Amino acid sequence: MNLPPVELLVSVRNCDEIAAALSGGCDLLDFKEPENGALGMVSSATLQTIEAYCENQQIKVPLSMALGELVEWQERQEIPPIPRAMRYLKLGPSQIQGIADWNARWQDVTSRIETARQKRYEWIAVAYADWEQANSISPAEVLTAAIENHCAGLLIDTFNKQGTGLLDLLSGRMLGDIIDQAHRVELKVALAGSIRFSDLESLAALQPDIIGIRGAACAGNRRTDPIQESAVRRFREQLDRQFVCRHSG
Ligand SMILES: O=C[C@H](O)COP(=O)(O)O
Repeated sequence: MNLPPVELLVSVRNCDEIAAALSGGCDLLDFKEPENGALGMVSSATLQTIEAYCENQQIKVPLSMALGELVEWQERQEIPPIPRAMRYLKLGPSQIQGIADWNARWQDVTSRIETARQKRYEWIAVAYADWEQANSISPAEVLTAAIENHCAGLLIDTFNKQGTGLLDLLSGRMLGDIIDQAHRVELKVALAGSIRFSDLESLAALQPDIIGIRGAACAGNRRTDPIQESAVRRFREQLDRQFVCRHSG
C-alpha cells in the first residue's frame, strides 16, 4: 500500500534549538514555550528573533506556533508579532467545558489575529487526550468543530505534561476511529503527548499524518531541557523504521 510518509514535528522554544531539530531530521518546526503549558506561546521578543532567523537562514520547512489557551485570549488585547513565515496556528481548548459559546469565541480570536496580521492562516484544532482533567471537550467534539471551521488539521496532544502519555489516556481503537473520521474529510491528524520509541509500533498502525514531540527530543526526555540533535535523529530513525514496517506489512 502506498501511503505518504509520516512527518515528524518537533516543538522548539527558540532559535538555538532550530538547527538541532532540523539536523536531526524534523519535517515541521513548531514554536512553543514548554514552561508556559502544553500550548505555551513563546515571548514576543523570541518571536521577533525567530522571524529574523528563519529569513536569514532561509528555513524552508513548514512552521507552526502555539498561541496558548483559547480562554487566555479573553483578556489579551495585544496580538503577538507572529513571524511572516508562520503557516499553522493553534489554540488550546482547556477550561472551555461549560462555555456554551466557546466555538464563537474561537472564531472571534482567529479572525482578530488574521485581521491584525493581514494574513489567512491554516488553523489546527487541538484536542486534549486528558480532556476531562483539562476541563475541556472530547476529541470527538473538537473534530466536529474542526470540520465546521475548515481547519487544516487536528492535533491530539496531552494537557498535563507530567509523564502520562497519549496512549495511557486514549485507546488505539478510539484514536483510530478519530483518525479515520478525520481522513474521510481530508483533515490531517497529528498525534503528540509524551510519545516515546515504544509507542511508535502501536501508533504506526493508526496511520496518523504527523507525530509531534518535545520531551523525546530532549536529553533524558525532560521537555524543558534543550533539544538534542542526536535524540531527534534517533527518534526519526525509529519512526521511519516502524512506519515503513507497518505500511509494507
Ligand atoms: O506538539 C508537540 C508537543 O510539544 C509534544 O510535547 P511532548 O512530547 O513533550 O508531550
